Amino acid sequence: MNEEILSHPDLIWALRNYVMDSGRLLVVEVDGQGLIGESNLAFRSHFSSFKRVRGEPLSRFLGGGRGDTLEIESGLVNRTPVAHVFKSLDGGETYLFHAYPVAQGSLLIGELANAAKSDIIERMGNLAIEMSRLVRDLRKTNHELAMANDLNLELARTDPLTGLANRRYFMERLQTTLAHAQARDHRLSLVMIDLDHFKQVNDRFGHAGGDATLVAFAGLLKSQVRAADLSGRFGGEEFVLYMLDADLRAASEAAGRLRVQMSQLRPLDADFRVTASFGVTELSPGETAETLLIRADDLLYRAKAEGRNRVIAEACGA
Ligand SMILES: Nc1nc2c(ncn2[C@@H]2O[C@H](COP(=O)(O)OP(=O)(O)OP(=O)(O)O)[C@@H](O)[C@H]2O)c(=O)[nH]1
Repeated sequence: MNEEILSHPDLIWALRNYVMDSGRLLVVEVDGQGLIGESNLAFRSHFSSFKRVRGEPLSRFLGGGRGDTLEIESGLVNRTPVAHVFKSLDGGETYLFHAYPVAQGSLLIGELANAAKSDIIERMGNLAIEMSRLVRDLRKTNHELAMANDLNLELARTDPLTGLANRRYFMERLQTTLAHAQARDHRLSLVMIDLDHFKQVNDRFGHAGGDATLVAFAGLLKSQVRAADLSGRFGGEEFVLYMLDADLRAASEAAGRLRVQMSQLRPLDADFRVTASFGVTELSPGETAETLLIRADDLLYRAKAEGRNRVIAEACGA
């Protein structure tokens, strides 16, 4: 019998229900004082000469095999079944009982001690198999559920087209990382990016061509970010990247690399290049995510206004 399985109170409860309807097994629950609570029909019929069963001391019905008083061993606190041989005091047969701990007392399951075939052992064997199957199924279901939850979480955080963080998740992570950086005096830089003349991409290559370009740029972004950084799609053809432990210069260099890589990429046609504009800024002490984003956005706007396909980097108050 698998003790790990049977030690669980719910499973002892299952065992109780499983054996209660047996015609051959005597099943009886006794409380800490040895008084009977529930009993099965087989037990009550066996002692049908007794007026009452419930509430009576078990010792009226059974006597210990080694003496006249019935003692349920303290070994039960170890939550292991204990086998006892009890005699039926009405002059009947001797029963072998297995005892299991329940909430306030014990569950006793007995069968004829000299039975040729042990019903209790057979039933418990079947139950053990059934229970390990249930536990296995339960573990499998739990695992599948955990995987489905992970997937849901992932979907809720991700932009479906590019697989980058979506705006909501990016903002959530930016707030946390920014607080972390402020508290520990770490540098943090932000890069806002917008693909240039994207409308023309759609006009020339259709929406699918536009999508393929967004995916291609997202691929470049992913290849650039370190574990502490996060890139996201803010919406449309607008992207964003924060870099922890990167000052303005490092972030501006990273943006420069991205710009060059993008301008060299030909995601749709060998003759058609797509470029991007970048606004880069660095977090200044005490500032919020909102002002940081606004500043990066203004710098991006300037990069567009000054001809696109360029990086404009500036610190606060520069
Ligand atoms: N294919 C595709 N197009 C998108 C998506 N989201 C937004 N767009 C298109 O992106 C284009 C953005 O155009 P605009 O905001 O005018 O800017 P632009 O043409 O990139 O020009 P500048 O930003 O000024 O360089 C619009 O045509 C949108 O329809 C998308 O998920 N897929």
